[in-house]
Amino acid sequence: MPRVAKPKVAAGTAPAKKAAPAKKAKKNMYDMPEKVPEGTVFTDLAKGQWRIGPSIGVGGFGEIYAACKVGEKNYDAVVKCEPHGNGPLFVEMHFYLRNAKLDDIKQFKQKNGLKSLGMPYILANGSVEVNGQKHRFIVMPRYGSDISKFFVANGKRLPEGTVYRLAIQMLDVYQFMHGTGYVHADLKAANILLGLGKGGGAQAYLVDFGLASHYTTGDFKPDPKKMHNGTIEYTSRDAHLGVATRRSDLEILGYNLIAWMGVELPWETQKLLDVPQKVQKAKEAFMDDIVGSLKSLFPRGVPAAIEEFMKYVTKMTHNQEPDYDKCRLMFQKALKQIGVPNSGDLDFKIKPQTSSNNNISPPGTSKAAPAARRAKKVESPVVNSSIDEIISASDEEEEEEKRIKRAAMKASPAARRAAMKASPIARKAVMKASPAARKAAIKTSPEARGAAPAFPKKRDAASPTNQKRVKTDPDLSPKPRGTPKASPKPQTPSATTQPKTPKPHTSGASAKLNFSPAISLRGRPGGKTVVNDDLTPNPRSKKTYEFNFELDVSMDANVIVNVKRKRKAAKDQAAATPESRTPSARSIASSKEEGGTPVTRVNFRKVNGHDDSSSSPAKSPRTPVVTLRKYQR
Ligand SMILES: Nc1ncnc2c1ncn2[C@@H]1O[C@H](COP(=O)(O)OP(=O)(O)OP(=O)(O)O)[C@@H](O)[C@H]1O
Repeated sequence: MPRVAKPKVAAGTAPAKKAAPAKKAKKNMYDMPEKVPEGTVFTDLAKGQWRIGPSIGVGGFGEIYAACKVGEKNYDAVVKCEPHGNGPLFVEMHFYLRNAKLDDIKQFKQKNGLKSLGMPYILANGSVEVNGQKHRFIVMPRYGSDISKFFVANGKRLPEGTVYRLAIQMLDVYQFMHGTGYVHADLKAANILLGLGKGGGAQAYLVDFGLASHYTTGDFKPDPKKMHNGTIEYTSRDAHLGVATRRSDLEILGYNLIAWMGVELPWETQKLLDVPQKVQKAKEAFMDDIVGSLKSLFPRGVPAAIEEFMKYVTKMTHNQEPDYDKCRLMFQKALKQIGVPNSGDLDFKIKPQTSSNNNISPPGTSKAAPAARRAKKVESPVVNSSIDEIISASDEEEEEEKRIKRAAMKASPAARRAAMKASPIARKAVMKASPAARKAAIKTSPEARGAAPAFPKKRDAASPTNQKRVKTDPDLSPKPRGTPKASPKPQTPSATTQPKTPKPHTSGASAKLNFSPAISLRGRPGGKTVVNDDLTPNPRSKKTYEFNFELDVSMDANVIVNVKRKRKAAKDQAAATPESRTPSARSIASSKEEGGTPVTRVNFRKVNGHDDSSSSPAKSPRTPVVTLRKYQR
């Protein structure tokens, strides 16, 4: 659980005095624990002895150590140790002692037919003096990696199937925990650890019970002392009001699921995290129009299970017991639909083309993304590509580049710059970069942005482990939501949920977005997949059109993208007019030139080789990993 640590005394200035009692933790301030040297032996209350091993985790609290029972060889336990004055470890310890007994966990598993349950338990606890400061420690089983590491390594997303499996597993833990009268209140990737050992990779464990508290079954009474508790990104609307409820846990899970699917939550996009009240308001608006909000976040199609789950959460009353079976079923259904078994090791590798890595609904489950579904039909099932594959431009691309350059030379300097910026070569340079550099370039360079689709920007690089728990001055808090409603509020359009459409790079010309009615993707012999964009059939004159589409390329596939116009004798008005400076405007212009026939072609070719001869068609099989979707506002 993230907390605010008291500043440590600078090394060398005032060494920790022997026998000085740990200072009482002030509100929101916790003492950092003293470093425990490897080999130290802690004796617990039952006189069990634990040898401290290497540090295995650093959190807001300090460090967590591998530990081994004295006399044994395996470091298969961990010791979490904090100054006595720190409240959260006290809370966590008592929660474990009262509510997470191994027998209870076993019984729950039996009753519910579960092979495993991601509920940790306590092995031992005690007090110890470290550098003269009294510390409390708990000993727990040792688990594996926390899933935030995979989330970050994957560019802030997890495979769709894994998101659903985690949802099911966390609902199991919630059901157990809620059965004891407590809520967790701080679920997030950094607090979910994989199991260790044989079969461990199939089960995720929810840790960090430092914010566990009794949930309310009575009236809804906001508590200024507890307002905004949790991790600000994910904490629930009830938690913003200081009320512990079971629906709150579900809401927190929901925000995490959304984030794990690879999209940024609106309050992150809008950089509101420093002001809990603003986050709270944004969440209220988000949940008040959950369907619209999710549509904005997943322009290519809202994953049906996420929508169903979030809708369910919005309809719950504050003291309602969640229908865990119903919720699990939502995700079990979704798993079936995407053909991911709910067994075996949890998979954290983002694969080429499943709906998972494209944030679209599983086929047949969403009203949205018909183009994506069509696209999926022509994909071949297996793609074996490497992240290191090299991207290069084809001849046509270079030719178009030259032509655009020529046209641009006739235009104004501003138009010239814009045309050059939007040129395929500029884009190619971006594509040639490493995936990370590519992302950075797309984030930062206007030309890349011009070529990029208009959808909410990716998350920034803040590590989930930096996510802070926030407490604020209660006086600033907005009014309580009052007794929760059974039906959603009237929908209020919220600025917080609307993705911003970047303006085209035209000077003074206001672009009107006009989405093509249909985009089809079909395979073609010769190793190419051609996407025909049936662009606005009858373009209106004197209007600027922009067509946005999103090209989804999985992490380990590289492709050539050609936006191609048919050759023609007519002059290149398109590139020479201010309205034609964006790639999309060029595409539209090409439509106009063909008298309304949909002629813009986008060719994708996957580059297979590890050499640079990627423009060879022989090395360009079809590109099943590439999907083209219409961007929807
Ligand atoms: N039982 C465990 N086995 C292995 N690693 C663990 C275990 N418990 C915790 N960790 C590691 O330590 C990190 C911090 O643990 P935890 O969240 O319980 O402590 P915290 O003091 O609340 O930390 P933070 O303030 O960062 O949330 C986890 O993200 C994980 O990497």
